[in-house]
Amino acid sequence: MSAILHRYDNGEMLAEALADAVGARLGAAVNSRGGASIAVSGGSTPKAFFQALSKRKLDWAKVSVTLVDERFVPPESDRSNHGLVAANLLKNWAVEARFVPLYHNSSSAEEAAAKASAATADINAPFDVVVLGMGTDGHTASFFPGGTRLEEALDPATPRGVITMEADGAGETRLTLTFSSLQDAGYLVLHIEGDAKKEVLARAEMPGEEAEMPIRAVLRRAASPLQVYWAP
Ligand SMILES: O=C1O[C@H](COP(=O)(O)O)[C@@H](O)[C@H](O)[C@H]1O
Repeated sequence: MSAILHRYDNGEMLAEALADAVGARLGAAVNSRGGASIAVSGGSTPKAFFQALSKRKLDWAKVSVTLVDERFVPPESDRSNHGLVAANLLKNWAVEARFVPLYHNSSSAEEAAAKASAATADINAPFDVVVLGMGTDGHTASFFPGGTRLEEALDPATPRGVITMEADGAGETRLTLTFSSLQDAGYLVLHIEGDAKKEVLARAEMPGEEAEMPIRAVLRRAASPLQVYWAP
């Protein structure tokens, strides 16, 4: 079990601090390797962080940005993580970044996942930065309790790439990077806000099945300690 807690007085302070940490990681990767990569989450939590990160001055043209997970909906949908990232991150200095979407206009989510796997395989592995979110049901990425392909998604033997997921709490069919794609990130972050999610995390840190609270897979089996950014 491995997590490092970074706590802030409010979401705005958290967003700025996380943008500093992530911007520094991406800048260092650009300087040392000539390129950098980040996979980000959607949902309601990361908006302020995205806006802060977009203002960090670095050579964004050399940065690949993708999503940890996505709904099988087009970017115009207000449920689209692509849409959220386009509106809040891919602007200011970050407008130059190369965005690799998971959603593809395909006849099935399976076909879109295959296309997304091929597209994300173009990004150098491992990711320099992964920013995860978490739901109050203990899901992270689209690793939902009761998800149709949860076991496969969490299996370390499942290759890097994108698979589909359906679950009661998920709404639309999901597209999600697999655990093996995420667990070895150079900087692996969990961004959560509010007391309810802090309590969920405390429960996840207790003994229990990964399938009940899939965030446990990351807490227990990621290659590096999970950097938990939290504010009330
Ligand atoms: O379904 C999702 O939810 C989680 C958490 O979202 P939030 O609205 O509670 O911040 C998110 O990490 C994930 O990317 C998203 O698809």
